[in-house]
Amino acid sequence: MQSSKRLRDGTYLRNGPGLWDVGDYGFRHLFDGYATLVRVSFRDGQAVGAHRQIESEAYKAAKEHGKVCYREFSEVPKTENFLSFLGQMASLFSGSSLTDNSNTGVVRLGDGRVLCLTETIKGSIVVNPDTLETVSKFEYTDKLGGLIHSAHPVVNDTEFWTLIPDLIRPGYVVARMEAGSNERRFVGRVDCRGGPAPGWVHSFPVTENYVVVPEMPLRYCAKNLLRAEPTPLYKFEWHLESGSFMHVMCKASGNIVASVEVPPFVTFHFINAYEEKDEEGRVTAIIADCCEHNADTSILDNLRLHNLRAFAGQDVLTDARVGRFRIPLDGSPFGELDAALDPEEHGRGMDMCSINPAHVGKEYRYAYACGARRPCNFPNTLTKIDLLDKTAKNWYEEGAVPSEPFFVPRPGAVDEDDGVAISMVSAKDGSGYALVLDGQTFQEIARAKFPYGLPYGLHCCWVPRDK
Ligand SMILES: CC1=C(/C=C/C(C)=C/C=C/C(C)=C/C=C/C=C(C)/C=C/C=O)C(C)(C)CCC1
Ligand SMILES: [Fe+2]
Repeated sequence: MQSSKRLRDGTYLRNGPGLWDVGDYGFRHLFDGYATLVRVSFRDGQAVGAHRQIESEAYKAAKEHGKVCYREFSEVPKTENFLSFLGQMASLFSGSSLTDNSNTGVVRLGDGRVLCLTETIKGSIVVNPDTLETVSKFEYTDKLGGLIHSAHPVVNDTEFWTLIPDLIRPGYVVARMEAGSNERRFVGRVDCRGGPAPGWVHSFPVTENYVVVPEMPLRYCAKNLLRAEPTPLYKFEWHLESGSFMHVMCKASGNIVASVEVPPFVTFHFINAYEEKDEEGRVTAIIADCCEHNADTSILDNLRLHNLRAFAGQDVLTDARVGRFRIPLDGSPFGELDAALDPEEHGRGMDMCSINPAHVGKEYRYAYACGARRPCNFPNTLTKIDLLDKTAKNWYEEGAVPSEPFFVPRPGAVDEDDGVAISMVSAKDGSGYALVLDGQTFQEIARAKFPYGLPYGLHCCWVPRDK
């Protein structure tokens, strides 16, 4: 590894769908792939890499039987006859046919356990960050139930916040889990204002005192869960007429302190949220930022494998921006949603974001994400967003596909952007490398080549060596 600056010792872990073939059958959507975990461990200026499949029940069954056995994002097991179809329906309601393919996120819990996650609660899987071995299922010991949850809990050294959508009585349960525990505790409930089902909550943000619950018009759809063939919006439906809302819950009391109607939006990833205060220090509003797809669900279609393979180099990636919500706490019925900076700054591509973890829930200035250099059919740049100056710095290499730039602060850092952004890049020739960018200048500090190419991946975490 070539490096001019010493990197902090620790392990960068990345999760994501990495295997899209079962026997001679090929999956259709990026999100269907069986989870592949990648690690790059930095020690004394050297980098060592490895990758391994997560041994979910869904993956093991597919390997053993040579076919899809659980319901994935766009795939359902093929039924041979009417009786097995009835069996499938029954298992759907019990949740036993839902996938545990933990292919979305990876987080380090406050007690040091490393957890891989997806949209299903049963898809919470503990892994060993050194060997990448699948250790066990993460069993929640509480009685909160639910089959699905937000794939992105908000985690820090002391706690874990999660959202559990309620498809029967449309709403969301907000729950909190102490570090070191497996027991989520009920904090409060949000009733949906629109319908017929809750909006998809892939992620949500928190501030120091509040949990922000988004309700977007892209809503879960029980009917689509039952279908054998994928629908245009998979397990979801678009209900523009149902309205879009942002709810704010007090962390301490579980009370709803604001529930406002906002312009329609589509987001999978919230970037951060914080409390806006007046001169007397009173909280006047909540600011919540997200990667917003201009209220257009087409990104889901963009990410079908056929489209990713067919349109390389063509300008078909749909536009996205940093969407900034302002949710007033004075009882006003409406909130605002605007672009936080001119989307041209990042080529109108925006997703897969991270920030300095010390700023989660607090005022912040910088976000790291994937943007676009047009023409492209997939986000192809790494971008550092300055929300104060409303500018972006972009890293680009012709033909390369970088994944989420994960920000790791320098120990003892004072400046918010004092640290590095780590990404794994698939190069034009199919090879792959870990890339380390200076968090301030956004210039390359180091790259470590993998001896083989790696699939695209989604979300990351950092496991410091000293912990
Ligand atoms: C929601 C239900 C299910 C599973 C859903 C899954 C596995 C969703 C995965 C979503 C992901 C990985 C979203 C990532 C978004 C990334 C974007 C927009 C990136 C853009 C480009 O940069 C089932 C378990 C199938 C059934 C119950 C419902
Ligand atoms: Fe995600």
